[in-house]
Amino acid sequence: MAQYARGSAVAVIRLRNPPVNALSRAVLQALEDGLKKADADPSVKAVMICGENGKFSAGADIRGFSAPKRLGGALGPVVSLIESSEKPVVAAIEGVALGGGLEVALGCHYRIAHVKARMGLPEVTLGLLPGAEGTQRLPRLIGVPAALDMITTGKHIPATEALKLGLVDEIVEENTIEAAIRLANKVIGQPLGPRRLSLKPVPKVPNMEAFLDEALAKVKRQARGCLAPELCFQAVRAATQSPFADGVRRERELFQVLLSSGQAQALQYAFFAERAVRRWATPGGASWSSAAPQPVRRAAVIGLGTMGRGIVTSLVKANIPLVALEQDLENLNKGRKAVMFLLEREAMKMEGGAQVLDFHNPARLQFTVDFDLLRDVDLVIEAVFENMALKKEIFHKLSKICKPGALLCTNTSALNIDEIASATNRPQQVIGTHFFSPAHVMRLLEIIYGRHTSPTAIATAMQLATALKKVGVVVGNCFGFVGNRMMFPYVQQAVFLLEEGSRPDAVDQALEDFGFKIGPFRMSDLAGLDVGWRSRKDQGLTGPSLPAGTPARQRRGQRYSPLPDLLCEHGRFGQKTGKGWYLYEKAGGRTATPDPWLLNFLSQYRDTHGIQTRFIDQEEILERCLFSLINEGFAILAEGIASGPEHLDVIYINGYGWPKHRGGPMFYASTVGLPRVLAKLQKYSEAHPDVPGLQPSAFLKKLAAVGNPPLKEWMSYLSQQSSKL
Ligand SMILES: CCCCCCC/C=C/C(=O)SCCNC(=O)CCNC(=O)[C@H](O)C(C)(C)COP(=O)(O)OP(=O)(O)OC[C@H]1O[C@@H](n2cnc3c(N)ncnc32)[C@H](O)[C@@H]1OP(=O)(O)O
Repeated sequence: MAQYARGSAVAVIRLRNPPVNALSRAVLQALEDGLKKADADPSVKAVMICGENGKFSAGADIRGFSAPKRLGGALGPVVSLIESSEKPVVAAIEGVALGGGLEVALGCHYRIAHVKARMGLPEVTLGLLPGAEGTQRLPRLIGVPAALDMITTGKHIPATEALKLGLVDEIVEENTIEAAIRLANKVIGQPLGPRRLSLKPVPKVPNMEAFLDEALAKVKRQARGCLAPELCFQAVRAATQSPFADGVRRERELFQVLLSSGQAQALQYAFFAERAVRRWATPGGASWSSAAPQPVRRAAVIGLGTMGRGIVTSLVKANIPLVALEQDLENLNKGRKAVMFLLEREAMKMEGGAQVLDFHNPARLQFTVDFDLLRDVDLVIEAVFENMALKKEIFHKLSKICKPGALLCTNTSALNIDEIASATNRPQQVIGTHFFSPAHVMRLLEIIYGRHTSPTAIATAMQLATALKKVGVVVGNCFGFVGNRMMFPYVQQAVFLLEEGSRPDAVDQALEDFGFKIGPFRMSDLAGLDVGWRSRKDQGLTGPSLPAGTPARQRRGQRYSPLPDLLCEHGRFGQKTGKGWYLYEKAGGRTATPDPWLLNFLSQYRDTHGIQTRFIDQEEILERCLFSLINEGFAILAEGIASGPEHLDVIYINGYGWPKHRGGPMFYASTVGLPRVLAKLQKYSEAHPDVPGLQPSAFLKKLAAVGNPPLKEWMSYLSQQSSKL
């Protein structure tokens, strides 16, 4: 709703739709009614629009885009109505003015913002464009380069920047509403023509066409298959080429194209999925609604390797005082130097820089080799390398040293949380926190509860994720947890495809064309092939513990490819050694080129094992890699390791480079249709009966059999009928 009130000469229209004053049909109707009332009342000389509870508006109600009677069409006309008012209209922007909210403000004749307010047109991140005339008004107000940047990236800008750009007329530190009313009183009677953005020309840029061509090339490069950025660009370009009314028509056409694209649905699903995973629950009945986190006033990180350095940086950025511990002085000094380098770099990106981060202050960041300094910390994150014996030794020590309430977190990508917890006297306070590299950049934090982990521990880890500005996703304990467990069959298929005749660059290209930031072989070279090799040796799959006589391409009765092991035996660990699945310009180089040595090696390998080389098309590459990953996802859901498909999708989007405009693997499966996914898996598993990852999971079969229900209903089939699976 919007509340209309009349003060002296200024009528106040307050947008009201908690929590963020989203512009629903009802709000828009009330806004329109308020404007008409003000217009008809001769004692009203000006209007002020603001939002309830210190927030202007977060824009159109996103849920309305999928409603049968779609919201949206009504917004543009309301913005026009505001602009055409014969009485000055002032927007008082507090909190956020985003999307349609900012478009409403752009319809106003004056905009005044609180210094802490943020503004933006983030529609592009939802697969849309600012379809309420925003693509036509914003360039007229702040110029084409700045408008293009805001509209094609969707970034939120602070009020101070908005003032510099001319997006707002004034910023205030005190009461925005009172300041806006003062401004409204002041401008009564002044001509409104110059304040109507639709009447202004688009400011000229020298050599506009060349500028636009370059901007388009940049937008396309960054979009990687996502439609919205390019259509946003086209709408802004229309503003530079056509009168306002024609530009608005073009904007509407482009908006409709996006609205009906599957990408908008996927991105909006991703928006809500990210929020849904905050409401975590475990099969044991613990949940976000009843568990309270404990405060973390001081933390510790153990191990200053690649992961530890990123985690320390992340904690410093979150303003959490901490102790960073290494096993000896040599490693400590190496780690300290690397952390300082990361922090200096982060500080340069921030307003206030090193002073704000305060990392030279030992009270905030202390480096040590002394375990005793961990006595009074509230939370420890162990980030040593993946070795169960070492981790258990550390946790045993921690349970003796740390104060009773301290939360003990292990940064592991696959190891058993219960086994690590068994080394302590407080398994209820042990939890997995799987960070992704680089830990100060990547948004995902997989939070793994063990058999004994308490609800308080989970709530505290989730609170930590929020403090670190990460997306925490709570999952159960199994080998590889959710992310890596789904990744295993995907990578396995990629390697099998090489055995059968494909090439690393062909597989990578197919998956990068699908939208992945990086294909599996480039990723493996980046991460280092030795990491998986070590783990396979620990599992007895390769190396000296492999029993004599084990068939080269079989382990435990299943198909196995020794290709990655063979590459490691040749010293090809990826980028760090200058060669892996690709060749690099030097050790540590980043430019991957196909390596004739590898292609020759593959061909000899196929000859040795009597494998007939065949051509493998893009469709098979995608289906085998993606559907096997999705299939594992269904098994994970059936086992209760994750409480819904949204969890899997949020993990894949934020930790594994899955293209957000495809909504995550489980959402993608729902768009392909589960019967089709099932049929393909059945086909491939018949061709490769010794590959369990291709055998359709019982849950997938069940969902296909009950008629391919929508994703949000999947879990209900599990709880009702799991006994029959
Ligand atoms: C020809 C046709 C023309 C049509 C023209 C239409 C053009 C306009 C389009 C739009 O305006 S699209 C919307 C653009 N706005 C956004 O993308 C903003 C999205 N929201 C956010 O970024 C954040 O929510 C926030 C506003 C920065 C607040 O963040 P915070 O972390 O404080 O809270 P959240 O947990 O994110 O949100 C709280 C709660 O509110 C829900 N919500 C937020 N924004 C919207 C929205 N625009 N519509 C509906 N619901 C919204 C959010 O989902 C949370 O609720 P739960 O999911 O937890 O229940």
